Amino acid sequence: MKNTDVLERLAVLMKERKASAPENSYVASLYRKGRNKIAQKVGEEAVETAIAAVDGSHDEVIAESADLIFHLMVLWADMDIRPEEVYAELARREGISGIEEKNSRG
Ligand SMILES: N=c1c2ncn([C@@H]3O[C@H](COP(=O)(O)OP(=O)(O)OP(=O)(O)O)[C@@H](O)[C@H]3O)c2ncn1[C@@H]1O[C@H](COP(=O)(O)O)[C@@H](O)[C@H]1O
Repeated sequence: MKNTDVLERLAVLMKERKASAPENSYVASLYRKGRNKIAQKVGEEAVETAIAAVDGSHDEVIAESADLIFHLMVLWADMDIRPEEVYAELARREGISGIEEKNSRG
């Protein structure tokens, strides 16, 4: 099993947490608090990742990055955005990357 499969498993779990909201679930508690709270957590974790990159260690950046990706995935699920939609946008950009740079060179 690849470690990246964890993203697929998390996406499935986040949908399940929307369908049934167990009292002791952190993900369900975020849905209950609402979109603004989830967005706030994404912002906080992004800032913590940036701070770790400047002041922290390799391991701290890894830990903060995991928090950031996790909370971003909660936000996607809350907005009914499928991870595949984000991956498709990244794939689309593979075809256009470098265009601006080439244009600026004339
Ligand atoms: N990957 C994670 C994960 N990463 C971080 N966290 C939680 O994110 C929270 C972030 O902590 P903070 O200190 O930033 O926030 P806080 O103090 O809890 O609350 P705030 O007041 O800041 O909102 C912690 O409670 C962590 O436990 C996670 N909680 C769950 N998961 C995954 O989600 C799955 C489902 O979790 P439940 O929904 O809880 O069953 C788990 O099995 C894990 O795989």
